[in-house]
Amino acid sequence: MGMQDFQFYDTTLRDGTQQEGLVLSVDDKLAVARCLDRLGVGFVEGGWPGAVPKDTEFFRRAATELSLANAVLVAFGATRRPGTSASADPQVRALLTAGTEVVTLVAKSHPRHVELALRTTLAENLAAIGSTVRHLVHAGRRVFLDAEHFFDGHRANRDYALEVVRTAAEAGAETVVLCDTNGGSLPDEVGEVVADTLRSTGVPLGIHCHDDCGCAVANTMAAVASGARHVQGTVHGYGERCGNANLLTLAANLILKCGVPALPPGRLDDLAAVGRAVAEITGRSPAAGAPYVGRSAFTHKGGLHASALRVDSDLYQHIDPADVGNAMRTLVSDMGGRSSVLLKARELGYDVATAPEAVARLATKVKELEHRGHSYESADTSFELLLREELSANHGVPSVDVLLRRVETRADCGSLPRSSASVRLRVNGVQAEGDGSGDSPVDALDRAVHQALDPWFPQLRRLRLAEYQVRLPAGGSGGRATARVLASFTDGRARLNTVGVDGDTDAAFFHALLDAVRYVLTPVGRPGGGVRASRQESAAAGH
Ligand SMILES: CC(=O)SCCNC(=O)CCNC(=O)[C@H](O)C(C)(C)COP(=O)(O)OP(=O)(O)OC[C@H]1O[C@@H](n2cnc3c(N)ncnc32)[C@H](O)[C@@H]1OP(=O)(O)O
Ligand SMILES: CC(=O)C(=O)O
Repeated sequence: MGMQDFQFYDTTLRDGTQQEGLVLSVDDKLAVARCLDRLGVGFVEGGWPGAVPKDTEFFRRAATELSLANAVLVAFGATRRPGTSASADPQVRALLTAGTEVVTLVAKSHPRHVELALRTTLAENLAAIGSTVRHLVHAGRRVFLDAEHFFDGHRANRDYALEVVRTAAEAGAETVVLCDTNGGSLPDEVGEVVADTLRSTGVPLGIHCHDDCGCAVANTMAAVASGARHVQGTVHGYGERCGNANLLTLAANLILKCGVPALPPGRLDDLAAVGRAVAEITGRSPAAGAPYVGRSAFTHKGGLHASALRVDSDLYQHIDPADVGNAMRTLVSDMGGRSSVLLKARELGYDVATAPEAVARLATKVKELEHRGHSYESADTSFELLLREELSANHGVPSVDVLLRRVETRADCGSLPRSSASVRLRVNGVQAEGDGSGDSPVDALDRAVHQALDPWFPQLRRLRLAEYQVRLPAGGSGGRATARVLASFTDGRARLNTVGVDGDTDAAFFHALLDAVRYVLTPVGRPGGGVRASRQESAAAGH
């Protein structure tokens, strides 16, 4: 099958924005359209001009501001209202004013919907479909017809559903897109209905699925297997209710698993980056476990997985992550063993092949610490300190003795609480004291540590707390109450992710902070144990 035989169609800017909480400005929509074009998507549905003022403006601005190399812009709208003519219907006129090469019309294909929602007769619905399509084609537009509720309609009244498809095609619609509007169908049924419709009408068919049964992608794949040659979806599966078929998943499935040219050659390795770019614009991150593009899509935690991956990455991965612009990661945790430690060390830039005893000791130590409430899978920096300590007695990680840590929070009547902290620390033989105050104990401790240490260790001035999370695991070994703080710092070049565990949040944060301090003070380029040359480069790659 060639590119010309297949239509890959995005409706993020229309159906995607029907998702609860997803609101895009016109500038956002223009930016998403550019991302989709960069990926090589064939058709980009921009919205419903004439119904949504923002979409009317989108098409007006797109005409001068959007220069698309691959994608054809599509305006979406409904068939003319019953009892009018297409030329007199203001919304149909707005579709022409949008000035796009392609128009997609939504039309009812289920008798119950025609009668109850459209409040007209079955014959008038067919007449509206025929006359609206003809009007647009006569005006020089390519027309796709979205047959709403098609699968439910086919079940309720097959003859009528098929008549809708024939009417649209006879009027000049290029493709009729069968919609599982309520998302209630399953793959077997979708496959059968698409095959039946194709056999009975001979009309080029498309597919548009919603995810209410969690089957939108599977239903779309079933439709393609039955002969659909036009596929609609949205980035990250954004869309009404439970969302639409995920366009990114579909692109990878179609190209890598079915040999269907959904995108031009060489574009698929931009998939993850485009997914991230669109998520930046929408402000809605995909799930970590999103297929192909999620942060965890090629991330391995189980020790036995890591052990096999050391031999051959195919053993626990269905594709090479690079094919979709993603990367393999390993997590260290109490569910890992020596292989997890070894792979993570390699990921951080350390060659530990010659230190099997250190690797084994560290695997055991991680299990023990995690049993006491630590968690290293999101704390690479703390893990790296453990690794360096195990690799060599002369590891260069500075010792930090805490001689005093005091925090107080006061909430005077009518004013916001203020915290103050005092610390006394001995770092590599230097004893230093500092005080700090802030909106929270964490803020106050952070300031106190900087006041104490920055004059002695100027490199610490770059260290900034970016964010932190508090977890209260059920209790460490011995049933003692435990707080775990995962903290993320920046040293101006890379993220430093650390973990601290103690009986209360302030103390746990303090440990996480001191790990970041020790890391920054650790000299780069350690001799012995195969320690890497550039700590910063490797930390940057890991985040
Ligand atoms: C399956 C889908 O996702 S289709 C796309 C859904 N997206 C949207 O609805 C977003 C844009 N929608 C809108 O801005 C508005 O709903 C409008 C402008 C389309 C209509 O607004 P209003 O005229 O105020 O009416 P309302 O929103 O209550 O919708 C009811 C009207 O739409 C008509 N209607 C419902 N479905 C359709 C359809 N598929 N084709 C044409 N008209 C339809 C109803 O018959 C009713 O018309 P009537 O008032 O003349 O009887
Ligand atoms: C057209 C459309 O969005 C649907 O039927 O779901």
